[in-house]
Amino acid sequence: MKRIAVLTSGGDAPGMNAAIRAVVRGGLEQGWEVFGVRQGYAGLMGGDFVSLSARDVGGIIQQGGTVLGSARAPEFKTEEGRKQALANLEARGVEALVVIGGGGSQSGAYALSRMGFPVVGVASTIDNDLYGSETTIGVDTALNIALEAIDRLKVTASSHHRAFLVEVMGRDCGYLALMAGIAGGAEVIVLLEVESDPEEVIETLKAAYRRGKAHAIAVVAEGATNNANELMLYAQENQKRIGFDLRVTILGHVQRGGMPGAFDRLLATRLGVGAVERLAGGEHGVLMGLIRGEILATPLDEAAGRKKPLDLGLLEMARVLAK
Ligand SMILES: Nc1ncnc2c1ncn2[C@@H]1O[C@H](COP(=O)(O)OP(=O)(O)O)[C@@H](O)[C@H]1O
Ligand SMILES: O=P(O)(O)OC[C@H]1O[C@](O)(COP(=O)(O)O)[C@@H](O)[C@@H]1O
Ligand SMILES: [Mg+2]
Repeated sequence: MKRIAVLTSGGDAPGMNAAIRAVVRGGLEQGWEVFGVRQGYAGLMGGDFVSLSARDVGGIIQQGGTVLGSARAPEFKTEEGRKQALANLEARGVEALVVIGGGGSQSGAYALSRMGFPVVGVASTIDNDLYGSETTIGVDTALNIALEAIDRLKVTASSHHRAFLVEVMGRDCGYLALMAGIAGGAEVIVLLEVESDPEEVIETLKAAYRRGKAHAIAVVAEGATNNANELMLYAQENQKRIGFDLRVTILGHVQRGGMPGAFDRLLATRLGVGAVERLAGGEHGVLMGLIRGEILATPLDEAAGRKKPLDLGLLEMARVLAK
């Protein structure tokens, strides 16, 4: 009987549990034994494995986070760390590994596969920065959480004639900020992919006040050169009068901790099953992702370390609509 292992790595993303469940039950269907590895690559190096049954992954499809735990494990970037991981896999007779995670995790998966171990990646990060999948597990849920926050902020902003600088997660990718800004009807969107001028941000908010708006929202990507706190500081230090009173809200990890919505549960389930199918067909060294509605595999040597570009045409569209 073949043995495989599955782990979740990097920042947790809503839907990871649905992917774990799909890998476990899909693997059992093949007649394999499936191990879960706790705390990502840290558990892989530390030998923290647990055999999973169909019942063990019952009742988790609707849960946010990851029941296996996740970690950032810098030692896995070293050859010694990965050799330790390989030794642990071999000691348990594990023949293949499924890595559910984002860009860094898939670089780790690629590094392991180059050492000769069969690995299949599953695209999972709220940041949506991963090449090889048009969207990744967790993005839709995180985006909806950001939107709910923006909608609520608009209510209180309108009551007080305030402008809000809302900082949205995404590390060095502005995808969530861009989409939250468009769907939330923001007056300003500040990304890291486009150089921003604090003066211009303030002027745009001021212009919204002059047009008679009851509130204004600037959605700011966490990785932007001028993040929300810096923009606030600029406005205060330069004694900028916007008309609106200015406030800052940083959404942070709140965005990551939601219950996965239907889209993420379905995507994660399809990607997890897809990973098992590829392994069953003898394929590995690939990343499972969503491409034009289909679950497809991209070689890890193409996907790992490569950032997906942002459609900046959408930023111009948002600017035109912010009247
Ligand atoms: N170049 C790399 N080589 C090997 N392992 C890596 C590499 N980059 C990242 N990793 C591993 O993947 C983990 C998760 O990466 P990180 O970038 O933090 O999150 P994500 O996978 O969600 O983007 C890291 O803590 C490390 O263990
Ligand atoms: O949870 P941490 O370690 O504070 O890291 C925060 C980072 O994790 C994320 O939430 C998710 O990033 P990854 O998917 O790359 O792990 C980023 O948006 C954010 O910059
Ligand atoms: Mg990442």
